[in-house]
Amino acid sequence: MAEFRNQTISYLTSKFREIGIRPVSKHGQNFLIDMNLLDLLVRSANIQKDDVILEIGTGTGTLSTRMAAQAGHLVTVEIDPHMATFAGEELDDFENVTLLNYDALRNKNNFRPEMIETIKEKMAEIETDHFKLAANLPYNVATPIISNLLRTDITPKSMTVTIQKELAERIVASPGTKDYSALSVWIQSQCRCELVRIMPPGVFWPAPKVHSAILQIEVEPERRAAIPDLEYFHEFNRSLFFHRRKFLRSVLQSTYKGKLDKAEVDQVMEQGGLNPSARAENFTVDEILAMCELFRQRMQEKQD
Ligand SMILES: C[S@@+](CC[C@H](N)C(=O)[O-])C[C@H]1O[C@@H](n2cnc3c(N)ncnc32)[C@H](O)[C@@H]1O
Repeated sequence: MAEFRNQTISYLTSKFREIGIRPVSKHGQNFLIDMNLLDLLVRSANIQKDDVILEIGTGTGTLSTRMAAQAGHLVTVEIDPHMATFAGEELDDFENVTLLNYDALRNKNNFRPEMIETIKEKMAEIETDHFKLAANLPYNVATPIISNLLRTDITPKSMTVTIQKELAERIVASPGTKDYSALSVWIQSQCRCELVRIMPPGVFWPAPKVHSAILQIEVEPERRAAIPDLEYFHEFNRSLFFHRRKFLRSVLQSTYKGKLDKAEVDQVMEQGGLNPSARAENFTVDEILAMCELFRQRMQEKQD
């Protein structure tokens, strides 16, 4: 097996001192210093030679080198120019790495288009349709990254990520629990999720205030394909949980305000056998998918 540089506190502090920089907390710069956990993340991602891997948050490049050694191609994105220079030196010897130095997100709802284009180009170059996200994500943008990747036209096979424990728990939450949210439903409607490992703050430098987790998200293509209109479902689901304590009838009335009158909303609810005084958080993922489909079809009938 190839020898890789270990990322220890003394290595990081001396390197940062040499360059004259400090970890920037607004960019979520907490570096994984437990190499066993870094290897667990790589193993969980099950990286193959026909995979294009997207890493958001190159940092020092420690995780990147390990992934590049196994991948067909690694596209790694880093917002901080100091970090990109640092990582660039580490990754210089790899011909299958594209290091991009910019913000991976154009805004909260969209990725930077050039990044998506680069991934598509690399997939075409190595003639594969296998694309995976594997990263120790910057915590402040982990939700839009995971959620939006399921809204692009390059569906990932899987997403293997280190994120805040709280976020991981929200993603895997079951109906009726306080963590069950639009995000849980959106991800679970098309993916199988597994909490691989909970990690204490001390496995990072500098240590964050919270616990973290490695989450493995496997996209299930048949389930994804069974959703007739992903964007419609995304918006419906978000609107359903927007006032999560409100009764379903009132939530649906405000969702369809100006599009369906109250009697029409009641009709669709009756058709689906939906209890008007239930709350979004009581419905399973499949029930929410079915509910969305009833309303989508009703809207389509109205437009025809
Ligand atoms: C948690 S660190 C991970 C570093 C490294 N991969 C590791 O495992 O130790 C997150 C990295 O993401 C970078 N970053 C933060 N926001 C970003 C964004 N919007 N786009 C790209 N990189 C970002 C930070 O500068 C930081 O280097």
